[in-house]
Amino acid sequence: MEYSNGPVCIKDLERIASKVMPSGAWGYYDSGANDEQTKLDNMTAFDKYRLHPRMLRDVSNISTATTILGQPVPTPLGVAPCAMHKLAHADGELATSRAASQHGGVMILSTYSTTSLEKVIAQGNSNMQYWMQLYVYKERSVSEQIVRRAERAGFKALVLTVDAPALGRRLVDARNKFNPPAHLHLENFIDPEIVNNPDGYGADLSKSASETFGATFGANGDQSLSWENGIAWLKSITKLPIIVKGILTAEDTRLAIKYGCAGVIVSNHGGRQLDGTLASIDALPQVVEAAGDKIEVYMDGGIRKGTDIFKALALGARAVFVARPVLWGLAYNGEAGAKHALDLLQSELELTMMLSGTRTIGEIDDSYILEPESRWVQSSVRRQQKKVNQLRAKL
Ligand SMILES: Cc1cc2nc3c(=O)[nH]c(=O)nc-3n(C[C@H](O)[C@H](O)[C@H](O)COP(=O)(O)O)c2cc1C
Ligand SMILES: CC(C)CC(=O)C(=O)O
Repeated sequence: MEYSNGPVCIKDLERIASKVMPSGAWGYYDSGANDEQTKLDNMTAFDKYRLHPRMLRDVSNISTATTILGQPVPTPLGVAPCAMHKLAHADGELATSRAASQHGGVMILSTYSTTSLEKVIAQGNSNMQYWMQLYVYKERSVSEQIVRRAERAGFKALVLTVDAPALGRRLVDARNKFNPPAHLHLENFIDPEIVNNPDGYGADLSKSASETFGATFGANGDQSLSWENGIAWLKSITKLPIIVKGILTAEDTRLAIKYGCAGVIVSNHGGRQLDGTLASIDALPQVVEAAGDKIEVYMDGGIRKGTDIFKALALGARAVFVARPVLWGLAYNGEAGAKHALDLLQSELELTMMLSGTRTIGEIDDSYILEPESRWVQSSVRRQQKKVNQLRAKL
């Protein structure tokens, strides 16, 4: 467990990023949809859950090693898919991938990366698993080409994002009239096999046909997507495990099992899509319960501290993913900054484990956490007891 020099917590990185990034790009990274209720809830909801630590255990050896999709990884902390890392730093996803490889775990690459998937995975090593995030387009052949390239390049799973049939209404971006700078390219669409209008997908953002980036995204996505025509189709064209990202209910978890998915990511897209949903951490327990031991459950949204990771694991997540903290690290100092963000969270997780008397990820369960209800019950039982004692004393 080591803390390197530099900003001492993720909030510090956020402050720095907000100062060094151009306002349009900062707004795009930071914004949630509409009133940003869900974006804020994602973070504050963690506070309701209190830790229930155990003492006097031998915590001289802490290990965060675990398995994900049956493969060993050194940590349950991974990088969530985010579009356009080059908005934060010229080295973009290459820097993130190098930072993540030094750290180990899972990196999910966005289809909307500003570096091609082949170049990103080439930075990896045996401590890393790369998963490819997908959207399904009306022109299915475009999605299929990305799947084929991800398979060839060695990606271990496909992550289908299902909470974005259209882009959420982000008021900050609307006010800023945000469009990515024209010198950036969505490199996954620079593909000779995507013959039909790659620039319509943002291969060259300076030639993007639509007025705004959001409109380009909305125009291409298949809004008729369903479990039947989406998941079943994807399964018919690939043998890679399919993970559905953006699940918030037990009902959809059961459907993910029914349609043969390998896992679900409990996520509300960082509060950027439907405003007013449950915070991810609050939606997690019902998904974990519905999943049983049939599929793996991961979560993202609002993780800013090691205690947040611990709480998500205690509530049953197999792994967690962070988006904005890594982007802030990138904006602060490229590869070293992204690594710094991951190092901070990893060190804080190890410290939380030590201070709560857990030595392995397998030991972290819901006995280490008090959910809001049980805290209420406990304090109200204590209050009642006090009243009874006072009455007794008067008798
Ligand atoms: C700038 C930005 C871009 C994102 N791009 C994508 C994307 O391309 N695909 C996707 O599935 N999710 C995307 N997300 C959502 C994240 O994967 C993730 O669900 C969410 O941001 C996690 O919350 P956090 O930012 O609080 O860690 C993006 C999020 C941000 C902040
Ligand atoms: C290109 C966008 C669809 C990326 C995204 O998911 C987001 O901005 O939240």
